[in-house]
Amino acid sequence: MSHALSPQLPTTTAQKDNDVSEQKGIQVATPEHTQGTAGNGQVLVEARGLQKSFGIRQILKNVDFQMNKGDITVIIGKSGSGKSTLLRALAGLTDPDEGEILVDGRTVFAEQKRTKEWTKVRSEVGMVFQTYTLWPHMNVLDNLVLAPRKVRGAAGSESRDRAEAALDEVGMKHHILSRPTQLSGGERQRVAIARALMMKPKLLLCDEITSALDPPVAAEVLDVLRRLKEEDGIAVALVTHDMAFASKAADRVVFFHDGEIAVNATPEAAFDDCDNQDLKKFVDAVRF
Ligand SMILES: Nc1ncnc2c1ncn2[C@@H]1O[C@H](COP(=O)(O)OP(=O)(O)OP(=O)(O)O)[C@@H](O)[C@H]1O
Repeated sequence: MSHALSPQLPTTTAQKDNDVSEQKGIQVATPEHTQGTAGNGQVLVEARGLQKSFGIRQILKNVDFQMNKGDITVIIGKSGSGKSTLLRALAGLTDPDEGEILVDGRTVFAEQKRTKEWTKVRSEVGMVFQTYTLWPHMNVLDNLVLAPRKVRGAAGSESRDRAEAALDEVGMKHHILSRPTQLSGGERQRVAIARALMMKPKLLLCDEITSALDPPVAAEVLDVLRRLKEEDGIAVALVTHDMAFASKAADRVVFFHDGEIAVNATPEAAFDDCDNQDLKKFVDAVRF
């Protein structure tokens, strides 16, 4: 898939942006576009009216977000715009101040707290970070089985079988006894993805996981994510600053601007055919 990444479109008002976007099939994120759709077999994650402040700074102002089952949703936006904060809220690592989060139609956050449903759903949500967060003194197998055995009390043989299966999914089974220090960046990232697969997630949240990788290695990681989506139906939310990677990876592109989601569209609509002036300026600024 290739996109021009250089839309040359005239300035329009915000209202006109919305009208034209709707004609072009671009979903501008408004409550009307996000409500009442969870649980219909399509939407996996739905967030409504998320707000989050750190001190006096409001980072998430009124975020309405949704992503579909089996989609790779790429989240873009200026540095500091709140992309990671959104992922962390979805992963249960940060609690919003206001708003609701639903996963697979189940309310996991509401009225300023995690619900009972979250305890059932949390294992379906995996997160992978740019820095891999693997223990350097442990081999790959021990890194993978650590949480299932120590935190969840999984049996040794069961967690080893699961680790082998997860490593197989990312093409890293032959490195099961290697230490992270013996692996390349791309291999470490694949191990980090395998670790997230240990709990058989439906949703994988990936925060700048290819930022430290060169384009061919980033492409290998993307192949892994595509396979997971196609073979296992896993939905992936991917934060990245790399627009070329974003346009290759995305089924949907979500653009964060000023604490809100300004655009939620197909990559074609977002990159080649979008009238949203903030997105256009952002893409032009990061294009090289
Ligand atoms: N735990 C925290 N305490 C205080 N401020 C925080 C905390 N987490 C995030 N922030 C601030 O919130 C803002 C948004 O951070 P966030 O990491 O979500 O942005 P981002 O869009 O992912 O940025 P980048 O692309 O640079 O990673 C930043 O200014 C950051 O310093």
